[in-house]
Amino acid sequence: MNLLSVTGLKKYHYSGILNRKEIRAVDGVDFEIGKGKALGLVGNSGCGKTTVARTVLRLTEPTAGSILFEGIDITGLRGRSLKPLGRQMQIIFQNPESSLNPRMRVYDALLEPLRIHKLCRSDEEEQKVLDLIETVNLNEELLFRYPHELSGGQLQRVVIARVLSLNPKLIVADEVTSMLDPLVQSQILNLLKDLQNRLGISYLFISHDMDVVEWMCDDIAVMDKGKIVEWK
Ligand SMILES: Nc1ncnc2c1ncn2[C@@H]1O[C@H](COP(=O)(O)OP(=O)(O)OP(=O)(O)O)[C@@H](O)[C@H]1O
Repeated sequence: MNLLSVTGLKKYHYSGILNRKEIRAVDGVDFEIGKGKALGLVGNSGCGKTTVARTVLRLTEPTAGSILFEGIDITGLRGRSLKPLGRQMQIIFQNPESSLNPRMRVYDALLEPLRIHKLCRSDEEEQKVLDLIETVNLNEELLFRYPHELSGGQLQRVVIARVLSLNPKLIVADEVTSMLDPLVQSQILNLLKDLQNRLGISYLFISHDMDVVEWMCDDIAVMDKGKIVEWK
């Protein structure tokens, strides 16, 4: 069974009051992601990549189509019934700073999801935070720094560690390396690949950069004007 199966996915937006204009951000998209596999989504700006991601994560309502996660139809889930799913599907964005509270030290940023989701006993918290920071290959002395005291690559690793604390099955990576310089970019990609191999995490990997997607992904879907126009 696939981890994620998306069929006939559409997301239309409407603008204007008198002349109601229809924007077909996603216009009939089908794809599957197997367990531990990475699907790349590429295409020009505005072709609908982020809308696919947001719809799959149920951050926005699809206009039509179905989304199956581990064989369960999640298209119609609302409110509280989406909660357990929220942990299993996580998203990482281009700008790691936007995902971190500037007034929270790294240690507390890693502790927060563990506490919110009651993922470990209080006497296990410290060890769990140390394990997380080690998993993303960061030195534990960074735990007591604030986000503005870290580099872009270090910040992205902290965001990845925070996401990993929830044991996700699927990570949506939206342009995660596009703000980093090439060396740091390859280090982050290596880390994500390593997590895929070690933990069996699946990725929906969105990028403008074909080289990155080719290196990272098992399958690549090319989007144009809301549709998948080519598979690689
Ligand atoms: N909330 C919205 N209301 C109206 N139109 C929207 C909305 N969100 C996205 N769109 C439009 O839908 C289309 C697809 O946008 P989307 O952000 O998914 O593209 P993208 O491929 O991710 O682009 P980029 O690579 O620039 O991030 C664009 O034309 C965009 O303007």
